Amino acid sequence: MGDLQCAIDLAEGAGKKLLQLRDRAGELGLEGRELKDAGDRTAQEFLAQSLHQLHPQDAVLSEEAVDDKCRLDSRRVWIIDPLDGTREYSEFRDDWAVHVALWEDGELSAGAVALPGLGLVLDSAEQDMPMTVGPARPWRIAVSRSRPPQIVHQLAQNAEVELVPMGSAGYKVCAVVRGEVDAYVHAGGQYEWDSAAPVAVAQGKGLHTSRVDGSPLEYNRADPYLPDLVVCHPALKRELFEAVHAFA
Ligand SMILES: Nc1ncnc2c1ncn2[C@@H]1O[C@H](COP(=O)(O)O)[C@@H](OP(=O)(O)O)[C@H]1O
Ligand SMILES: [Mg+2]
Repeated sequence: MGDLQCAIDLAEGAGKKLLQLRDRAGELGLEGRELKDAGDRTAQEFLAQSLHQLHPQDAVLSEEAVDDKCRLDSRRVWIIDPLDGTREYSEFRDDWAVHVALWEDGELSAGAVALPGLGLVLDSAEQDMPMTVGPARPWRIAVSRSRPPQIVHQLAQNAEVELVPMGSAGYKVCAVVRGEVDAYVHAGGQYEWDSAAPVAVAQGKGLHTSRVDGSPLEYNRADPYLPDLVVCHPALKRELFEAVHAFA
């Protein structure tokens, strides 16, 4: 099985397990924190076991496992977030995701984001987005429901922008890919597992992906803290960055 198909199958498989668990939450007496923890654990176990079976030589960086720094000497590292949008999962909403990405020799080489609440899996296979000109105003910008960064509030006050709050970094990046929103802007905190697979998917579709200062997003660094990102259609990039930096 190729790496991309592996990422797709694993993200989809973990998503199914998470849906099954949530369907049984009442009978198991799980809610709130317990449901979040059970979801994180269930998806982590499935992904860790599957990767160990399929790719025993590869390193793994996961939100839900101890960070084994051996990954820094590995040419291939799976960067996974077993349940992104844990809060929304526990609230029985649809905006949560499973992230599976492969980092290889300095680049994201494959990635899949499962959106089990929507019955979708998006992957990093190359495919051009149809839009060739920038979107009409107001721009629709996806932002965190629970921790929207200051810069997007400033943007919304000063430019023609509609903020669209959603949970999960993966869900928000996929909302750009799916054309539901025009951009996703985040700052103030995140880790490599929150964005690796979504960014691989966005890059495959030809979208712009970068840090808020315009520099490239880099993965498998010693410190996996990667606090900000912008994902948008390339036609929006220049104007969006001008607006963000005018108020940053
Ligand atoms: N300021 C911050 N610091 C650390 N992590 C953050 C953060 N803001 C968002 N995140 C993480 O990014 C993911 C998407 O967040 P949000 O839904 O608010 O957009 C969540 O991942 P998890 O659900 O995997 O923990 C959340 O923990
Ligand atoms: Mg996450």
